[in-house]
Amino acid sequence: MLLTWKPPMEISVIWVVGFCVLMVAHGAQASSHESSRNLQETDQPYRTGYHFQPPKNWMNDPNGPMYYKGVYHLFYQYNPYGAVWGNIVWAHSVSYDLVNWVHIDHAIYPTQPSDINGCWSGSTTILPGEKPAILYTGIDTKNHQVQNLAVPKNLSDPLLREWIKSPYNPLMTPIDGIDPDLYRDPTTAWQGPDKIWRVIVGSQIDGHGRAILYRSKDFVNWTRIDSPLHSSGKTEMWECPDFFPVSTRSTNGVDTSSQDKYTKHVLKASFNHHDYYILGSYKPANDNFSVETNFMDSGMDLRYDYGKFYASKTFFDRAMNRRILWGWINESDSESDDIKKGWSGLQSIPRTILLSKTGKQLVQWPIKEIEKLRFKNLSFHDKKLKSGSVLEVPGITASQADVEVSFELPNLEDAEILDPSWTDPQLLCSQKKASVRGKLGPFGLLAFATKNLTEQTAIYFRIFRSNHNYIVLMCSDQSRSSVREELDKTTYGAFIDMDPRHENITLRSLIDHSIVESFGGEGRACITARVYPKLAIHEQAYLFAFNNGTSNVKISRLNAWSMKNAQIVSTKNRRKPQL
Ligand SMILES: OC[C@H]1O[C@@](CO)(OC[C@@]2(OC[C@@]3(O[C@H]4O[C@H](CO)[C@@H](O)[C@H](O)[C@H]4O)O[C@H](CO)[C@@H](O)[C@@H]3O)O[C@H](CO)[C@@H](O)[C@@H]2O)[C@@H](O)[C@@H]1O
Repeated sequence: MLLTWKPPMEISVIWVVGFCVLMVAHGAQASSHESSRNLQETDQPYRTGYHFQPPKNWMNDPNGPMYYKGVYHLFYQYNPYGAVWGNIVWAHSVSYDLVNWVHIDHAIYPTQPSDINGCWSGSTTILPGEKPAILYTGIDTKNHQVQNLAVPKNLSDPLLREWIKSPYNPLMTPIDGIDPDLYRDPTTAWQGPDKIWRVIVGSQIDGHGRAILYRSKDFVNWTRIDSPLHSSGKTEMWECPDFFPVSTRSTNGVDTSSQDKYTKHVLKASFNHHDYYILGSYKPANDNFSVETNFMDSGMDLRYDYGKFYASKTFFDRAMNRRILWGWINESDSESDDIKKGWSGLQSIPRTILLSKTGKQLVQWPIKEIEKLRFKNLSFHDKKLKSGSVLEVPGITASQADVEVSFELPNLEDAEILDPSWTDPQLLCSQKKASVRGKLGPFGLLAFATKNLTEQTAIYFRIFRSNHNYIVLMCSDQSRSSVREELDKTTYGAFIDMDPRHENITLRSLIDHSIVESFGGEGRACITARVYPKLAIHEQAYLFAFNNGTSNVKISRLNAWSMKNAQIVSTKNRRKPQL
């Protein structure tokens, strides 16, 4: 039973002792008193077990993730005083493995005229000689957005607990036509072969989303370049841009300053509540970014996630040669629900991100470290999922689970014809919800389901035929996720770039009390949903596979695991900045 389940003694002890040794060695004390898990009681059915959360209060964007001297760092936008947005500081947590975390003192909080009204999003850059530097947006005395620098006080502290702000702050200001309300979120900087640093800042100028480009020789004096790195007339304010290379020939990640004939560049911008990206080729000599497609310009609407996922940020993990993506997953309940819960906001499970084999899009997959939380496996293969059937996946904690399933389609010719007007996958999913019978599909998983299916969150596929091609639609239908009425239950959808004639259709779902992160087609389409079941909580939650199409499908294999709690603890007497 999940409520009483505790991780095996040896795992908690090894991890907490390991981290305490590190913390004590560096003059800090860990305490589980403030453990976020203490809140996971019957009145807190939506608190997660293995997603990153502070013990309480509001959290939004992930900031400045990095790896330094054997320790992963995550900073995040945080309100120390409540469960709604405001009083924003950079909270700071550290980890050995990106799964188990210790919350330590806030890294950056308002102290200077250049950030006295808030320390907003930004990024870290590792400067030569292993010296991390943070560029972040400060809200100054006039409530203008400006860009500031902070560096660690003590580089020999792997926890980097104290940060000193540059006396030269602000380093970049909203002049020459920049709107001081639309100028924020500096990226990780990158160095060209000429040793000059570049950074972009998100903005909107003349109604167009824009990445303002700056250059610097010393990371302190920054010059604005007349031409932006990129801008787009079909978008408005770009929040939290990210710009990084991906390899065209390897699954390894690439350092942000690297670039050669085997790399493409990704530009991500956050707008319209989603994280969109485009691919292109970047030449540092003239800072030219020539794009393959533009934002909102073609049928190719490339997004990191087609559900809830915003203000994301990547970093290059040198230790494991991979690029990792974090994203903020906000709530779908009301502000008054958040105040009652005492918290708001999750971070996604960190995902590795790389270019797909076709080179046309990115693919994402949960970091492999998360698999160490798996226990109690249920596995079967080659099971017919008859038309109209529902099959329980028994024996696991269905409210805190990791499921991988692969579907084989013996009767592809049964696929419905795709109407050419069906170009919007989200609209199509909301018209063809899980309860709407089709031919090949809907088939997939029912998460957070009550035994009688009154409550259910359906993650499923439908297959269509268009001329001689097959189209795979992936949906996440929250319309029956809770008998509570006052929730946002939007249905999400994405097309997956795959040919079901040549490969099975796979789905992996990470289920954690109020979140389902789903990866379709080996990570080619991701959909994250927040749900708040009233009945399907803790041991009353069940997991099913289902097929509501008229054609049979086969589960070629299914693997499901219960997931242990991650150890997420706080240091004793975490300092609360005086505002
Ligand atoms: O913390 C500041 C940093 O966060 C970013 C990106 O997330 O700016 C967020 C912003 O608004 C926060 C706010 O919500 C509004 O914006 C969200 C995301 O853009 C929307 O999803 C939401 O619907 C909007 O209401 O969050 C609170 C509750 O949702 C609400 O009170 C806030 O307005 O912060 C700015 C100040 O509010 C606003 O201009 C931004 O949109 C990043 O850009 C900042 O560095």
